[in-house]
Amino acid sequence: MKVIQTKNYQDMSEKAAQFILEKIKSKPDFQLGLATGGTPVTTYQNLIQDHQTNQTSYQLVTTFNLDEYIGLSNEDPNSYHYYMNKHLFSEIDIPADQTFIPNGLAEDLERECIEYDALISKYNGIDLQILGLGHNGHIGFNEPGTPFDKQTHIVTLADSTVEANARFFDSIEDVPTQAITMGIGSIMKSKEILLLVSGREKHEALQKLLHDEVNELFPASILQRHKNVTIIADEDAIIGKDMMQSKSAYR
Ligand SMILES: O=P(O)(O)OC[C@H]1O[C@](O)(CO)[C@@H](O)[C@@H]1O
Repeated sequence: MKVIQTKNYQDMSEKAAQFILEKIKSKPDFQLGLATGGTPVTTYQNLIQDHQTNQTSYQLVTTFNLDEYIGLSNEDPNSYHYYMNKHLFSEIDIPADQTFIPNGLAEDLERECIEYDALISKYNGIDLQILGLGHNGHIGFNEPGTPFDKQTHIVTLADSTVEANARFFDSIEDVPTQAITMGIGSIMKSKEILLLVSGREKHEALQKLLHDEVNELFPASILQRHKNVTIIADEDAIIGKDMMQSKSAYR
């Protein structure tokens, strides 16, 4: 795994956007895996800024999101459909029918999972998957204990994840307790992975990812076994300095 240390969250976001842009420029029909959460928001802002300044085109790019809550409509401000439209899709020239996110309102959710994996395969897999890191080591919504060979599936969120994500909702009771997520098996099939980590509060998780033995109780540890992972992390996350992180909330 290659680790790139940046000064701060802003710098991490700029470097991440540059990293993604280089890939898209070298392969315009790029299959890009996207993440949500607070971490990639400014990376997406940088992509938008580049699109406005340099007219980088997304006409041939296809995107696949990692996950979606079960039970939220696409118009719900806390759904990941809404998040992606707000933070990226509405501001670049990507055709709507080339952006894929699991449907958390599907009548048959099991079938939705199978079809999501089939769709990714139909597009010959993901060229670059962007990931954030949960405090408990989750990637996507793969909580501790998830078998590494799982493909896209339905999960019940860990209490700690519900608590961590409650900051985006009016109250913790409003946070859905279930989601559809690409599994570790699906994520590991990506040709390349870019993990973004920011803030003192992620220091312990990043240390475990880098140094613990690979184990299902810390899902992100599996990344040690992927052949092409780049981690862009800020100083706070790498060194674990005792200071407040300066990460922007996404709404
Ligand atoms: O970037 P954040 O908000 O710290 O979240 C980390 C991870 O947790 C999730 O938000 C899920 O809880 C992922 O989507 C994200 O990658």
